[in-house]
Amino acid sequence: MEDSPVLETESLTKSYGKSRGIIDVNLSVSRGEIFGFIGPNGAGKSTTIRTILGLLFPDSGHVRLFGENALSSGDFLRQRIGFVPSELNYYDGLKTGQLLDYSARLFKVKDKSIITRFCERLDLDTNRSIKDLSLGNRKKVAIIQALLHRPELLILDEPTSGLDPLMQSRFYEILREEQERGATIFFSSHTLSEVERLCSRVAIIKEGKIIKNSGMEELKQLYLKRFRLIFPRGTSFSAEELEKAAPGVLQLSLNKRGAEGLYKGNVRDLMKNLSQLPLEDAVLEDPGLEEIFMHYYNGKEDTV
Ligand SMILES: Nc1ncnc2c1ncn2[C@@H]1O[C@H](COP(=O)(O)OP(=O)(O)OP(=O)(O)O)[C@@H](O)[C@H]1O
Repeated sequence: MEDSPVLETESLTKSYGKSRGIIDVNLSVSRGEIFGFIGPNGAGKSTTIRTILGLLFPDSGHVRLFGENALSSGDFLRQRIGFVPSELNYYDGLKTGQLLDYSARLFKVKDKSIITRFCERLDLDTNRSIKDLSLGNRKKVAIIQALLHRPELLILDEPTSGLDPLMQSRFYEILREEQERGATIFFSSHTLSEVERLCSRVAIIKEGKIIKNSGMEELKQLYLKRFRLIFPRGTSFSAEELEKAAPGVLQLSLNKRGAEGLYKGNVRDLMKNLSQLPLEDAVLEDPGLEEIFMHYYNGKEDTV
């Protein structure tokens, strides 16, 4: 079982009465990887996560955690998982330190100095009352709660929303350390730059369905290139001419001295086609995750 994925879903489907939740979601997260789960509001990230954790019961499909059927394995799995929910609801009558102490007891954490260490790193005051905490500070409490028992798997639903840039970067540092200690991390995010920086694999969800599921490098290199063309002085090309000369060009925009856009297809074909044009210069580069994401969202692509 050691080599089986730590987290796996198969055709996971969950609807809310007549409204769509998620449809046929297949995910596979290997031991030790940081896996990013992205999609806009309402795409189905939280529904997927809550179904994986057994907080929602699926209409159909399977969830395996550590190779076990999660839907019937129950509580003992929870000791091995740390979870940060997107919505935070706390009993407001406690102080931060008391709540973290309670969580540590619940998860049978022996060395409670870990609470102080994480609170110092994330700059969280343990004497403040939960009800007085800002959204960002509440998020820190949830992050520390998820980390206290050193879980093998961290499932984080938009963990950085509400954190300021300094705290976000401390949090990324912590995630990398968790990965080094052997933890597997699955997290949803709207912040594409953080997914790009941290994750080795990424899945994109759109309207309840996974539309892309691949390695980050593969996603960035194989399918799309960003290009910039400089025309010689006094020369210009129309969009139609360029599209005809280089089939596969997308999102073309023309400016005074040249053109730019995305290209989908074989890069060698693009270079061959461009070399037929009297260009002054041409630059090809890998697009950022944001562009890839926008391409999949704005375009008609709906396959993995
Ligand atoms: N309790 C609910 N009752 C009815 N519909 C729901 C419920 N929760 C979610 N949905 C619907 O399911 C779909 C997926 O929602 P979900 O919260 O999983 O998306 P999300 O990707 O997490 O969005 P966000 O980024 O805004 O958190 C949406 O169409 C949403 O309206």
